[in-house]
Amino acid sequence: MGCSKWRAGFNFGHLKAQSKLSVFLTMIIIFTYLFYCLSGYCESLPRPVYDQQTTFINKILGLNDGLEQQKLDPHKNSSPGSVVRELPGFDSVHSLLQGNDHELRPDNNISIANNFGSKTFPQAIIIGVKKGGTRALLEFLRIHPDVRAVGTEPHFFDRFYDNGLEWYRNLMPRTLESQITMEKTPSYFVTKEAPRRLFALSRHTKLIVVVRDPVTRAVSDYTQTLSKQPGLPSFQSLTFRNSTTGLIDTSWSAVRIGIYAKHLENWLHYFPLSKFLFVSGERLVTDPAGEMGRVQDFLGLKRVVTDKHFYFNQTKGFPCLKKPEGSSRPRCLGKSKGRPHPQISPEVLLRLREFYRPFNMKFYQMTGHDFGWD
Ligand SMILES: Nc1ncnc2c1ncn2[C@@H]1O[C@H](COP(=O)(O)OS(=O)(=O)O)[C@@H](OP(=O)(O)O)[C@H]1O
Repeated sequence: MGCSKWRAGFNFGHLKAQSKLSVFLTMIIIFTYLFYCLSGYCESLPRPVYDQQTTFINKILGLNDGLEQQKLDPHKNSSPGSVVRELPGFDSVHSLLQGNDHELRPDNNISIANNFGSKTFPQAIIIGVKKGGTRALLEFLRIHPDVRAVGTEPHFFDRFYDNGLEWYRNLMPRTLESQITMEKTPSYFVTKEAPRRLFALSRHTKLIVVVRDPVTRAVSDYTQTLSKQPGLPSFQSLTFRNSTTGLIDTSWSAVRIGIYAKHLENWLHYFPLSKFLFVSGERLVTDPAGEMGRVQDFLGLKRVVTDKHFYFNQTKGFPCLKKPEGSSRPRCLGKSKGRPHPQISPEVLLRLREFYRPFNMKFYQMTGHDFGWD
């Protein structure tokens, strides 16, 4: 009897310990779940792979702005860059740091803390032109607290249209009501289907075109291709269809892109001129604050980005961003922006200038703005 009493007491104690343990374990599970939710892992919408990847890398490195700084100036090899090298997915992050921004890559504009707001289609897009200064404009705009932009070129309205609208929207950073979403893909301006496709999505999108003297633009375009294909034929041989007659080869994209009037005509079938802002690529270099003032007005933003933000970097030969608060270094664009051009014979440049003149005049007339290229 005494023995069974003792056994019952023992079983009861055992049961009590078991239930305490299970309460304890349940609490651990609940706290872990809550912790993960608060860290943003419980979002119902799956985030794009590059977003998760960047978040992961940034979390490990404790980076956010640091990565941005490196992307803007890949010459500066600070130590976090060498840590990135050892992480999975380094290749894609590294190519972003090289300043070559033509493909879809991780977007370092997406803050790790930003689980607020929602992903919306862009209200404004920098649609062109290639080598016009589109990266500089986007990076300058990204300083504005009311602008959030995809750092990479989504190429939705030209290459990836079949991926569907949800794919496109998911690439966007989250924005609050007061903020605008932006992206830049310079090839949209010369893509025949782009205006029709964008119009089908929204006729209210504001369109920014950074234009640059088409002759310098063509040389800049050629320089970029040459940097990837060192065996490329000379600029001169690609420019002329027939060198004796001096007939220009308009099928060469470096030449064709500069016929701005023709591309604009295509866009004007869908969007009125009031939806466009034409930014001078030249003035973006000589007077970035002035050009940024026009852009901010056009976007309905407070003029936050001013001359206080810029300084002229003598070594680079271009304006750079002054160091942001809390950061140790000023920011210049990467080495693929503002690189030296090869010497081209003055006769070839003159012939090209003559070729573009009537198209430029037409473009000035259409936009009501003389860009002074002639
Ligand atoms: N602040 C600043 N820093 C560096 N570079 C600047 C800047 N502002 C404008 N630019 C000019 O931008 C040219 C590259 O244009 P994009 O960014 O539109 O090129 S791309 O189409 O995205 O490849 C690039 O062309 P290149 O000089 O031929 O390299 C620059 O002239």
